[in-house]
Amino acid sequence: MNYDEILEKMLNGELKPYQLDKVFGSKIATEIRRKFIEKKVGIEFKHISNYSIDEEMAMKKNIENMIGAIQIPLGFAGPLKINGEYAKGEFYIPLATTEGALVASVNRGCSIITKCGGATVRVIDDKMTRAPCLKTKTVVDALKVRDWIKENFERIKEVAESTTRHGKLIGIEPILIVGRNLYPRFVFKTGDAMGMNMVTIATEKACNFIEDELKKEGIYVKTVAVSGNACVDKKPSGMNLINGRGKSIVAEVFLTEKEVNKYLKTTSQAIAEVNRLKNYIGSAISNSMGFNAHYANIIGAIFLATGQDEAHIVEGSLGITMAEVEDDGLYFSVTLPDVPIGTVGGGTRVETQKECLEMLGCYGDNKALKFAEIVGGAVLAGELSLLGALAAGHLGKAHQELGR
Ligand SMILES: CC(C)(COP(=O)([O-])OP(=O)([O-])OC[C@H]1O[C@@H](n2cnc3c(N)ncnc32)[C@H](O)[C@@H]1OP(=O)([O-])[O-])[C@@H](O)C(=O)NCCC(=O)NCCSC(=O)C[C@@](C)(O)CC(=O)[O-]
Ligand SMILES: NC(=O)C1=CN([C@@H]2O[C@H](COP(=O)(O)OP(=O)(O)OC[C@H]3O[C@@H](n4cnc5c(N)ncnc54)[C@H](OP(=O)(O)O)[C@@H]3O)[C@@H](O)[C@H]2O)C=CC1
Repeated sequence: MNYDEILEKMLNGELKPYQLDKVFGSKIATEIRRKFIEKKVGIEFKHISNYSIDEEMAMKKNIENMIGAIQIPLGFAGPLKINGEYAKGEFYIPLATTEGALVASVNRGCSIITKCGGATVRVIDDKMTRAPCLKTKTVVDALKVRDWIKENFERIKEVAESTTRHGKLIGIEPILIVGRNLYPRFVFKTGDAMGMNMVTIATEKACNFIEDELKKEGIYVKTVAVSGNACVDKKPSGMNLINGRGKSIVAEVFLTEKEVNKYLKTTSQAIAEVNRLKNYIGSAISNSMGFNAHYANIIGAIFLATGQDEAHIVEGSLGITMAEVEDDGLYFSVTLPDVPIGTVGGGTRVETQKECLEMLGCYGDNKALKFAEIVGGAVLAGELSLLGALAAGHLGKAHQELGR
């Protein structure tokens, strides 16, 4: 069969686009699918077809129905000095974005923080969660199941951990009850992986075990869904803001008043006021869960560059910025309770994303906590720069010059 015959079969529905890989291999299958879409929409894809990533590898674990790749401009900010527990020294931060002025802003933050002694960063918590929805017949049964789960934690742990070498079940809490349904939140350590596949597979096995064991005791329990939304994965959530998810990170810096005046062209007082009236009051009156200016900007640009799951940007957007006037200057910090990231697995293995992790010395085993500290430092840099620009009245001007 030549390309035209294959395309003909696809166009008349005899051959499905996702069936091509088994026959032709993913490189050729990708090309044929692209031609199929080109025919369908009447456009030639000169750019989507231009890339270096390996189709075979991508099609195994990262994408289905591949037709090519998109390109996002990649810039860098830095050096950024980080005084972390795991990240120590100066780092160049890869940022993938199409928003003019963003890289300049993070770069300015990095430059200021580095001149002022560096960012102190700590990972204050580290876990990944999955909360299924379990249905019983009555609230009385739901309470029995809750007690059973608590009493049999060690047995459930053994079953869950049988599916993974790195995943460790460290708790099941809270166990929420609504009517006759339970939402036990399974909490795992996931090593250097972000962990969502890992914890989903482990939780599914644990749920089957709970169902089977309770059946022996005459109690009906059914897993309605392995994700019951109390995890909370890929949605903005008060639960995650309070209890944390992924890496919970704090980054802070002290600036003297002279440094604030010189580098940010404003005062500590003005930055603290913007932070209070914008990030706290403005967020409160709009019922926002992001008591910050733009964590999502920096999280998004780093996530895209380094192969994190882009849907988790919504979680990384949560958090609280502090700006407090000190005797001689400014205490400035960012607290990010919910940053799901990994340095193995998921999109980290895609060639361009892997290179960006390597730029940070963060690809592979034993690197996730170091990477988390660098992410925290970069968010601190972006947030400091934007609040400074707002306090100085420079935001419109910056975007006029760099973004239009
Ligand atoms: C634009 C600046 C940085 C100018 O800031 P400046 O202080 O006038 O610039 P400067 O020429 O004096 O240079 C200062 C530093 O900025 C950096 N810098 C300066 N220019 C460049 C450039 N072209 N490329 C790379 N880096 C640049 C560079 O680091 C330089 O220091 P050095 O390294 O030379 O010692 C500043 O005005 C700024 O940061 N503005 C804020 C822009 C910003 O943060 N935008 C974020 C997106 S806004 C948004 O999406 C969210 C929003 C706002 O809606 C959220 C909300 O509701 O708040
Ligand atoms: N399934 C779901 O519901 C969801 C899936 N996702 C997707 O899940 C993917 C991420 O899942 P995730 O589980 O992180 O990744 P992967 O599914 O890619 O699994 C990570 C793998 O790395 C192995 N591994 C090797 N070295 C290490 C190490 N040092 N630390 C931890 N694991 C190691 C693990 O083995 P072992 O398990 O044996 O330890 C595991 O097989 C992303 O593609 C994301 O988009 C996102 C949200 C929900």
